[in-house]
Amino acid sequence: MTELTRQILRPEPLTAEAFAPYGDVIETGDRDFFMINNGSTKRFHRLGEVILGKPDDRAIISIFRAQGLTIPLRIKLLERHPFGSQAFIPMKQNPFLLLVAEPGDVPDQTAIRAFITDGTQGVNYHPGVWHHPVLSCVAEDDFLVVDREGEGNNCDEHYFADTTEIYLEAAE
Ligand SMILES: NC(=O)N[C@@H](O)C(=O)O
Ligand code: NI
Repeated sequence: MTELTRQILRPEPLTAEAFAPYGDVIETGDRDFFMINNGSTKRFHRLGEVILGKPDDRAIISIFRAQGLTIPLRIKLLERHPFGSQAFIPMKQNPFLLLVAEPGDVPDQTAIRAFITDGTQGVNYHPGVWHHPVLSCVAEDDFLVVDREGEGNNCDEHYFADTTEIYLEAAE
């Protein structure tokens, strides 16, 4: 008889340090900058890099208009992009939720972490990082997405067994 497992995930506030195993946090916060444009503009330089896996790959810019989720949310899958990074930048300053697991053949379901952004933060997933498709906290939200276009399948999905119940709940 296969054992049923039940796991509750609660998001923690997103920080660059905590997110380091999964990618970059795109934020100004306490980050370094230098002045450009004759002293009229602060440049928060290279907060993340677009990582491309194959010689003819292209970095492209898209907008994702995501429908909101209902909490608690049953997590059925995580995905990864082996050949490139993927960045999500909020366009309407709403917090959004992240579910990530470190690269590996399959996600370690005992080590999935949940984060919530502060509305100003974006993220740049590194190649191979397992993550849930974008999770909007409001009815509809827009994200500027910078990711890779090129040859080959760049989206692996891992579906959890029906006997594995993983739920994303609200923060405590
Ligand atoms: N499939 C797609 O373009 N979106 C996902 O990769 C996602 O992370 O939302
Ligand atoms: Ni993705």
